[in-house]
Amino acid sequence: MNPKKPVNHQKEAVITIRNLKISFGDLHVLRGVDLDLYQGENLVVLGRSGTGKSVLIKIIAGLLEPDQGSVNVLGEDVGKLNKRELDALRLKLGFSFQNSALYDSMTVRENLEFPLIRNVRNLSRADINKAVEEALADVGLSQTINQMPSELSGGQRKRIGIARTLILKPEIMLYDEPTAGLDPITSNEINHLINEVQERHNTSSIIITHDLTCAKAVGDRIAMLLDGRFERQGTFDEVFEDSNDERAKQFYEYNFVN
Ligand SMILES: Nc1ncnc2c1ncn2[C@@H]1O[C@H](COP(=O)(O)OP(=O)(O)OP(=O)(O)O)[C@@H](O)[C@H]1O
Repeated sequence: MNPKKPVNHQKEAVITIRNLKISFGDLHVLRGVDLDLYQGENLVVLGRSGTGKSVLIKIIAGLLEPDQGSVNVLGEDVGKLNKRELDALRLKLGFSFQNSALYDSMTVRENLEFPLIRNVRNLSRADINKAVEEALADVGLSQTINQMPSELSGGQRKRIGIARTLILKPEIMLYDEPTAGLDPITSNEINHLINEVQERHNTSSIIITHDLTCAKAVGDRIAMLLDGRFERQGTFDEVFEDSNDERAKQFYEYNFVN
């Protein structure tokens, strides 16, 4: 599979992180993270288990307070926002988390309506129906509207989960392990969907993954978390194929990439 062409980084940053540090007791997880996410790009964050990828996402979303450093998201200094301002900012972030499971007792339609009804006031029934139909069409699953989650495949459930996130029209998408637990063909479909979302909605995305095939397929840029910092950043080829860094090489050799 060919890596994506790099996007033009002259664009503005939608997330800017500087010198971010967080420890839990003696465990120094993030030790001075600097990272930019540019408008319209897919940025893949790679790192071994326990390196702090989820912690980083939680700090970006204002769910966890860092010990030091600054996080600016869509022009807002996350550390300075009050609860109401944070809630408003979070509505512009779309979370596609591993554990953001669908509600089993609700149909696909009801699952998609749920975030809309909870977060957007004064929507008519016609507005809601239109938004649900558009979001389902976006992920290619219009025909599942009246089905229950238990009737869907793992890949379809993942797509519906992404549709449920897209329905609020986020400016930034945060995908946590989007291909975890999926077979290679279904993983490939999810990779395509991530790229389609980027193209169609012009979203900027952070994709956390261990799957190098996914990283290569969706990443305009790769940032590798090593020892609490992003020491290696660049295109897939820059990070891996031209690299003499033993730690990056080790990561590469234990992953299957096609
Ligand atoms: N609230 C917390 N209190 C104490 N320790 C924590 C807390 N949150 C995370 N940690 C620790 O910080 C480290 C990084 O956790 P994190 O979940 O970010 O890893 P990760 O890189 O996302 O790993 P994985 O790829 O396995 O999901 C882990 O050692 C974890 O136990």
